[in-house]
Amino acid sequence: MLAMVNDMYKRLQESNKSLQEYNCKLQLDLSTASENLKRSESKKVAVVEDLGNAKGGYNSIQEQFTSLKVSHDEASKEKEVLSGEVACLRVDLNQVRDERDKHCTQVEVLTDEVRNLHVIEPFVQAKCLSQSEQIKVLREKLTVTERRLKECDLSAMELRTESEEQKKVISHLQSRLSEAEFKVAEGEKMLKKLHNTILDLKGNVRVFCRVRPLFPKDNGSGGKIFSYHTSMDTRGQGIYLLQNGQKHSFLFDKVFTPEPSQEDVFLEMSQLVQSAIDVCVFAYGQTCSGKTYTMLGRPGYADEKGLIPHSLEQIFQTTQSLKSQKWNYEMQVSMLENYNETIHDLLPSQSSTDSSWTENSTAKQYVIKHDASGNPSVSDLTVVDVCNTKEASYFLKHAARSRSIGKTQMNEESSRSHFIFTLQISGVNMVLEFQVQGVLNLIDLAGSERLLKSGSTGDRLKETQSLSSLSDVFFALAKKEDHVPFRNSKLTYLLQPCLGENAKTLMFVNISPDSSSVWGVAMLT
Ligand SMILES: Nc1ncnc2c1ncn2[C@@H]1O[C@H](COP(=O)(O)OP(=O)(O)OP(=O)(O)O)[C@@H](O)[C@H]1O
Repeated sequence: MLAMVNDMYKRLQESNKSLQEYNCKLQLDLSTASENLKRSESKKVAVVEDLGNAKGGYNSIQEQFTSLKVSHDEASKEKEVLSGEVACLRVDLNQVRDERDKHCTQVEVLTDEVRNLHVIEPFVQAKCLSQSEQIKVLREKLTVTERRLKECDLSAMELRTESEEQKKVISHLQSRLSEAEFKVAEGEKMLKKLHNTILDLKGNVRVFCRVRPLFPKDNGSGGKIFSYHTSMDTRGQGIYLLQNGQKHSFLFDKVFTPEPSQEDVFLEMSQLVQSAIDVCVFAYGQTCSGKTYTMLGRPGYADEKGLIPHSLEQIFQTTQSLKSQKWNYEMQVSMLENYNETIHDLLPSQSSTDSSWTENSTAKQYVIKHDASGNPSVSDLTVVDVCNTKEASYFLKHAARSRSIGKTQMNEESSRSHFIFTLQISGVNMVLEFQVQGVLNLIDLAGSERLLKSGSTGDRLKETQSLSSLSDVFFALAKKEDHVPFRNSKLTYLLQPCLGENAKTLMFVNISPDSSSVWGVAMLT
């Protein structure tokens, strides 16, 4: 458009120039014409007309020139505006170029990325494939799990219902169980009462006779020194002693021939152990008649256990089984030896772990005391808590060892001392709010041959004192005398509550079948 305007402008200048040239020519022509006017008046009118026409043409050209000048101004203005727009467009163009550059850079980066993506595409595809398969598997699992969950929900609901029903049944059963437990406990009490009543009917003091087997080493002159009762009334309860051609009859609550086992013998006294009252079991007899065998058994032979280990086993088994009926028992054991009216502790004292018979005997003076209720205790005597047969057996072995050390050190003949094993039992039933207490004394007495030596003095007198005091106590009790001489020996003083009316006493009279022992058996008369 600018070119067009320029072109027009040029053409206008050229027109102006040609007009000026034309005007000069006309002037020439005019002078020629004036000259000619003179020459030709006729041609004057035509020239004037031509001049008028030329003037009209000049005016129209002037008008055209003015309008062209206006157009030129407008075009200039328009050019300025357009120049401004062009400058703006240039700025815009630069911005567009910058952006294009930026985009180009981004495109390059993206191209690189796309190239990289192309490289990893197979791996990604493989991964995607495996993940799709995993997803498929997981979906299948999910479906299975959901199905199972639904089933579980259903069975859980069923179980909940069932468990609620069972809870009701259990609570019903529990109330019935506690009723039953109460009845059982009541029954137990009743049973114990009945049991004690039976024992009462059997008598407070019972005497069993036990004859030991004849051993090859027995050196009597031979011959039978006794025979057993055979009549219906007294069979199993009586023996005849044959002495100097005479036949003396003795009746006991029970006679054990050499055949019955240790177990059989224990069964006969097991009821006493069960009764949980104060009980005294003595083994009486001359030396080598089987007292220790009856009480302790043969060491190391499990099937020849004596009354003490058997009793412990039974007591611990019973207390264990009674736990289900809410009975809780505590046991304490003490063991002592009474030699010449002197007490020796056979258990390790609290301060020493390996005490022996002599240590205790020299260090301590054991005094028997009775509390307000008449329960005896020996000052300084070791009393240990035992929870099971194993613990009790351990202390029993310790006592046996202490006793044998004592015998060696005192150069003691066998059977000169009494061995007293004491088990204190206390039981509580929290449900019945009931408690029981009992003391089980198992005593291996000194040999009864000492009793024969009448008129003894000093130590010998002491040796016989406790055994004769024991027989005095039995006589007084049997005759129901007002005064029972418990205080005459340490043995009877210590065992006083267990020899009284509310206690049970069982005496094993051990007999040796050896004919040389006939004098000892004769003492029974
Ligand atoms: N019923 C029996 N069966 C088998 N052996 C027995 C029986 N009674 C005792 N004996 C054995 O006889 C021997 C003597 O028994 P035991 O030591 O018990 O007699 P004791 O009366 O205690 O003697 P002491 O008073 O001298 O200690 C022991 O070897 C023992 O094992």
